[in-house]
Amino acid sequence: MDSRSVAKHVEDPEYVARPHKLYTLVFPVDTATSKVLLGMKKRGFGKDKLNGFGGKVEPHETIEQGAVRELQEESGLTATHIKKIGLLFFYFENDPVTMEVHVYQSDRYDGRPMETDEMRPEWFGVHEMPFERMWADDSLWWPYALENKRFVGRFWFKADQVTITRQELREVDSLEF
Ligand SMILES: Nc1[nH]c(=O)nc2c1ncn2[C@H]1C[C@H](O)[C@@H](COP(=O)(O)OP(=O)(O)OP(=O)(O)O)O1
Repeated sequence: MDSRSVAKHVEDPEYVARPHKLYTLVFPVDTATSKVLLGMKKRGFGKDKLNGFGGKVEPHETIEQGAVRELQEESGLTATHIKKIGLLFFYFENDPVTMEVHVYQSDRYDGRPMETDEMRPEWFGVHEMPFERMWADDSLWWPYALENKRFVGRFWFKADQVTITRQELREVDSLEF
């Protein structure tokens, strides 16, 4: 198990025993206009879906460093402040590896969004999220983000990457373990 994983604090033993891959997901927010920056994923996992910016955490970095790096690589924004808002575990049918996704918001960043090889960025009102073009779990936990609540979610997906067959979602006091 990756020592940076927090699975043992939140999952049941059956799932803790599985291999976990660490990912980040960052949502830049413009507090003045109440907009959030999403990117249309142009390739790879989740292609054609709108999402925050993120990816795999590299072996040499902390999860937070990975979050800042991926945001920079995929959107052109350099975060000067990020805060963790959630923790998501995804289990895909026929895949033995759990995706452990650390979710952040950033309301302070330098630079302007730019299209990259991986993402086409676009601003959306925080109350007008295009959930029909996002991952199916996003509409379930986004309300927590809006209310400034921390959350932990676990979602079991069919291989079609669309259908959720089981879910757990709850508010937590803290994401520091
Ligand atoms: N169900 C889901 N809901 C969600 O909101 N985000 C999800 C998700 N499943 C995965 N993600 C996010 C986590 C992460 O930010 C991203 C997947 O990471 P990557 O973009 O790194 O994947 P790739 O396979 O494209 O990797 P690279 O080839 O290294 O770019 O998708």
